[in-house]
Amino acid sequence: MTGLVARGLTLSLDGRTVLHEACVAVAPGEVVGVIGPNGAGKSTLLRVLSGIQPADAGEVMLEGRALAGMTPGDRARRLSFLPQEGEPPPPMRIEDLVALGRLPHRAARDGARDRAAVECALAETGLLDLRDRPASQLSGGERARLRLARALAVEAPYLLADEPVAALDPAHALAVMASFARLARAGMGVAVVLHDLTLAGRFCHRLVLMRDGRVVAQGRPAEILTDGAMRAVYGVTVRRVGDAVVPWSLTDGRADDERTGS
Ligand SMILES: Nc1ncnc2c1ncn2[C@@H]1O[C@H](COP(=O)(O)OP(=O)(O)OP(=O)(O)O)[C@@H](O)[C@H]1O
Repeated sequence: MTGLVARGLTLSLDGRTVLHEACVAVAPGEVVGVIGPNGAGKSTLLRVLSGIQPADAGEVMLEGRALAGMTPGDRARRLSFLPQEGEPPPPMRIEDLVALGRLPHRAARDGARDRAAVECALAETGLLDLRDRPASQLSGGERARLRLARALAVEAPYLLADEPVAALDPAHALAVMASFARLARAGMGVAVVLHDLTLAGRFCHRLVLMRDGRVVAQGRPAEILTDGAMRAVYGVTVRRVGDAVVPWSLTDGRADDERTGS
């Protein structure tokens, strides 16, 4: 079977069940958005899909092979994982840090391909002009783009990105989401955790909606980003502005606009 396919993922941490029989799939050529409230289990799901965190039950298959049976190197070449948080970067040049994304390919070293992959990753994340700067001097959003660039430099056929745009300004957030859409058109499978429902609705082919460790719905954005589902899962009402879905107020009224009373 093609794609990244997970069935029945269940995991307890510290005596609490944080994933309950989660089933998800990411096909080549699609961007799958993983959404849901804080603590819903999105990061945990991505960690299990990446193979970093073993599940207590269930399986993850990558193009028909059990992820658990792959060597770490094999996995790293096929699946690039961008965790939600990273260590503060060392005082190395940005370009050199991005080049570390090529480490999984070191056995089949190809200097030209490595340089092209790094160049492409720097371009996709808007870091070309900053390539010679020490990474330790970067702002929060620039660091987030650096971490994404390193994940993209792997050129794995699947990318799992946990909140890659949370720290980005609107222009860079749009650029990163457009990159994901472009990479998917070129055949990559992308799973991306997002809190921005507008970006999720606009750039994802499918959405996986989580709550309390469960996948409560999955489907096309128009099927998932409904007022009823957003009320039930997030406790917010939404408004549609053109094609965009915008969280508007808390269902209990606490976020009514104090300037206008609406
Ligand atoms: N090591 C751990 N031990 C115990 N509980 C944990 C551990 N790691 C995560 N959890 C719990 O698992 C649940 C899911 O956490 P997770 O980080 O996957 O949520 P999330 O949906 O990514 O949230 P957020 O949107 O806040 O990033 C949370 O209730 C969290 O407190």
